[in-house]
Amino acid sequence: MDGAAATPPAPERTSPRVGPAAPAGSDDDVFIATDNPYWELGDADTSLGSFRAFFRRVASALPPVLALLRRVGPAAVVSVLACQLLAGALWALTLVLGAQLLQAVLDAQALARPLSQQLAGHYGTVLGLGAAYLGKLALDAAAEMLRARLSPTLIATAEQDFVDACLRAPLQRFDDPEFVDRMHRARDRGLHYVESIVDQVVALSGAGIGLVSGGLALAVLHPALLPVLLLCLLPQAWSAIRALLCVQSHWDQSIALSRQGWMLQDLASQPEPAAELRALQMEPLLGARHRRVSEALRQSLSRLKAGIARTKAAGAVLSGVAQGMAYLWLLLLVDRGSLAPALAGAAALGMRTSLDAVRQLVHALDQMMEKALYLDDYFAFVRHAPGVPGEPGAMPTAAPLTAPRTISLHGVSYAYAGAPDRPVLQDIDLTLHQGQTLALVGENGSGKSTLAKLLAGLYEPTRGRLCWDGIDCRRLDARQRLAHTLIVPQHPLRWPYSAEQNVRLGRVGLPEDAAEALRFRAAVQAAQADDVAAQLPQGWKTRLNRLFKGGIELSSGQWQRLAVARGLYRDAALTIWDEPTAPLDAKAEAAVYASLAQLRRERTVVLITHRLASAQTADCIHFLRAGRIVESGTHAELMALGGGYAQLYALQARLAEGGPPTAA
Ligand SMILES: Nc1ncnc2c1ncn2[C@@H]1O[C@H](COP(=O)(O)OP(=O)(O)OP(=O)(O)O)[C@@H](O)[C@H]1O
Repeated sequence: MDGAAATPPAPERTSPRVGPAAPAGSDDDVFIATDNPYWELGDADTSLGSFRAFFRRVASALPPVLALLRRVGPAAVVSVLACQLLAGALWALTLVLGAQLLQAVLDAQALARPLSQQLAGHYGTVLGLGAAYLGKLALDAAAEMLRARLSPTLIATAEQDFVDACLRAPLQRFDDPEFVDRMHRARDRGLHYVESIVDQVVALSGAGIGLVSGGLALAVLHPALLPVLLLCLLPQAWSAIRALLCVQSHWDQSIALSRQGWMLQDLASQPEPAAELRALQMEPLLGARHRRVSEALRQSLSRLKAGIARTKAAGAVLSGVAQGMAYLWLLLLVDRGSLAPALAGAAALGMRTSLDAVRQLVHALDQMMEKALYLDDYFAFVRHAPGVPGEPGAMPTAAPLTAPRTISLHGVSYAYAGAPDRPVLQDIDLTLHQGQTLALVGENGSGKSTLAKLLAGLYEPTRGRLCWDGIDCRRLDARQRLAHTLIVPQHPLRWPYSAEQNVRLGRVGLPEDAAEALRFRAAVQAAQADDVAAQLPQGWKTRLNRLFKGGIELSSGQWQRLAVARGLYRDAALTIWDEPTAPLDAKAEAAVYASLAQLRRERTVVLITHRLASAQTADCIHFLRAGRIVESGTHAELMALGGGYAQLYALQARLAEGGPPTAA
């Protein structure tokens, strides 16, 4: 129990909170008054409750552990077990031969014969004893070496399985807080504990085999010694498991508070919130909240430690009593003449080593049980990781998928995974022909970006159909569809690589030839990203990640120029631009729109913008409100309609001319 009690693992389960709640109306409310905050997520049914539920969970974690071990090195695992089994058998033999030899020595003393004379008939036993003991040592060393070789392979395999599982997950799973929580638990706790699986399994089997071999030796010496051994085992096992249940129960109750602590530590230590936090003068508030959370956790942990100390003390007393009784029993057997003194000596040694094995076994079981709870998080995530989107029912693609001539949406609705009852797009019908430009405009939150992601194939409609050339996209290969698509999202990823890689990642795998170099140059010039590179210390080779020495941070507009260049470099039949110029200065914006105008002649373009003047030349403009398309047509048609689009356009025009910023 030492490990669990000394350094209890950070928990991942949810249950009632402990600790003081913030007084209603206090400044602290800002940190806790949210519906379903992330620290309250988790499986409600994972509460251990009873010994039975606890063992059931441990038992369910074992098969995947063994399956992983079989995958990474079945021969090594079998070899370790074989070494341990043989070492255990040799240890039992050592005890029995030792007892025989001791008997010979005692007999020699009793008969007053020289020891050499008495041992003359036991040379075989002496040699056997030496060989058995050396053999055991050699096998222990071999098992240890095999274990050391197995561990790194296991860690690498487990990490790869985790990354593969994450990469396989369709985008919509990342909108489901439960999924994200499970993924983080698998990474932060499960993966961490996978590292120790080999140690635990080897320790467990080693201790188990040690106990069995000690028990066998005792049984050979005198069968009545076995129940005595069992008597010594029980108090230790009881106290260890009880202490472990205390640890788990503590974490069950303090998880919400622990997560609040982590969240506050993140806010205080991450670079992103640092500026705004200081600008809003929130440091004292944050510090005070963290102090309260820490204090509540400290109190809870103190109670836990005291409880564990009491349980361990009770276990130690009971175990001491049991051991005392065991040795008394041994003396009684000798006194009654049921056990020769030499055998009693060997039995005492056997009992000692068996008790050591029990201690090791309980410790290994304890570690295993403690970790099983977190390993379960890991294995459940990796095992149930979803497949590639569009895979079920995907058409056998004998021929590669060609670029679509028509993209159509029929009664499409979409609800995010985290809020399935709240569709953010409803009954969308639209058709987009090859070479057309379609603009999506509307107020904040009206669903433009979501619709763009559906068009790009990143999300599948929750209702209705999205078709390419009349074929329901669910029947098409998702990866092939994405190969014909480019989306420059509203908040593009700032890849922590070099400036050049930030552009070239737009289309990986292109041959490094003159055509590719031309493509790169054209993209970076059109996005005015070459200006960005020119200001960097190592030009295009400059690493854009402050976490590494020599790494550089860019401004939002500079990052955006790289993102636009990446989009232009990718080039695709369907190009989707989600507010591509929002953080750009006027010069860069003009350059980007000139490039888009060029693209419009050759590609199908979807443009999302709040700057309605930029949407004027689109073949069709869809005006969205609250997840529905409420107006559609050309700029002239929508202006003639005099609806929401016309009003917004008039307002923007008035602002541009320096008019009063009143709503239209
Ligand atoms: N990952 C998400 N999970 C749950 N809801 C989301 C998610 N992303 C967006 N939403 C919700 O979907 C609705 C539409 O969001 P979307 O980003 O598509 O709007 P938008 O029109 O692009 O807004 P903006 O003009 O502000 O960029 C919003 O109500 C938003 O709260």
